Amino acid sequence: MDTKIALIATGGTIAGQGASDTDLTGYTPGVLGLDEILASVPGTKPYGPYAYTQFSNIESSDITVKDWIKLAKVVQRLVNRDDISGVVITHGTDSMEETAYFLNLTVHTDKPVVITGSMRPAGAISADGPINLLQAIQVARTSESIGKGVLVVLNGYIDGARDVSKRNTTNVATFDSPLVGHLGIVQDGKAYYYRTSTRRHTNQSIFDVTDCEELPRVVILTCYGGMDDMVPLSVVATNPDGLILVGLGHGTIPQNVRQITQNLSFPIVRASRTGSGMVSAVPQDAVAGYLVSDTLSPQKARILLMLGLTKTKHLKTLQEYFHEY
Ligand SMILES: NC(=O)C[C@H](N)C(=O)O
Repeated sequence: MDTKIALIATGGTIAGQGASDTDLTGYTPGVLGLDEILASVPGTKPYGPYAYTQFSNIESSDITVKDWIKLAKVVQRLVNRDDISGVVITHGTDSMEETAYFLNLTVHTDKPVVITGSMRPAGAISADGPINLLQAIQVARTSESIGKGVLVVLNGYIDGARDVSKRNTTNVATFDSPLVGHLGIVQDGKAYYYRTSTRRHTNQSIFDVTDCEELPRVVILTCYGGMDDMVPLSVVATNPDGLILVGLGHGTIPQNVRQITQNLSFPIVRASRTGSGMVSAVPQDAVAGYLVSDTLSPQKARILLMLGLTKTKHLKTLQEYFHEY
């Protein structure tokens, strides 16, 4: 049977439009439909025909937990089909790393699932959307991409969903995986891999949102020098299901914040605002009842805790998830 790639459009700058071709920041994201984006990249034609889904057309900072659940279900339905060999999702870059990690943990498949976007709107001078879309399709069509987990493809690089993060506000070379490096490159229409993710994903993940409409409410609180009591008191008063407490350096929590947040009725995971490196357990964590984020960024630790809480409230098991995923 001839198989095809399923294309899913969600919005972002790749579907954005500015008033002129030099407008690189003041444009409107999420304007063009998937058909219009594809029409501007004739090079994608030989890799077709495709299955098309216009999932949404939003700026990715507006994505919600409900959207993630719905998107995971759409992707799962597509990869379950025998005539679909892989999925390519167009997405805004601002929250791309979160969507990628969410799908990495909730879609069960070995088929390539590739997310791409752009830093410059369609029609802008040197727009990067067309080449990124073409290369994402080429990665999804490469057999070596099977079983690699959800992949992010931009600017000629392939990154794994767990470790990738957006590192620059406007530059086209914004995505990188500071701890592990890029997994590979796209060249001459093919994906070349030099690394793989060592953490559980897709087919090895125990997380499943098939029967979920919502997820436990996990919030993020970032600490800073000179933080007063008001912010942590306000956050704790909202009684979340879990908290990612973002500390300084190795996830260090200021004394006053520690006093307000220790041994509460919901799990608290210490993470770091540094952007790279591991937060490992220290003796005071046992006293305060804190878990640690391993090397996950605060925003990805939030996703893992939301999903972890659908399985258990047992702190030891939740901690194990942070060392496994
Ligand atoms: N480059 C982009 O896609 C940024 C845009 N604000 C978005 O994330 O939707």
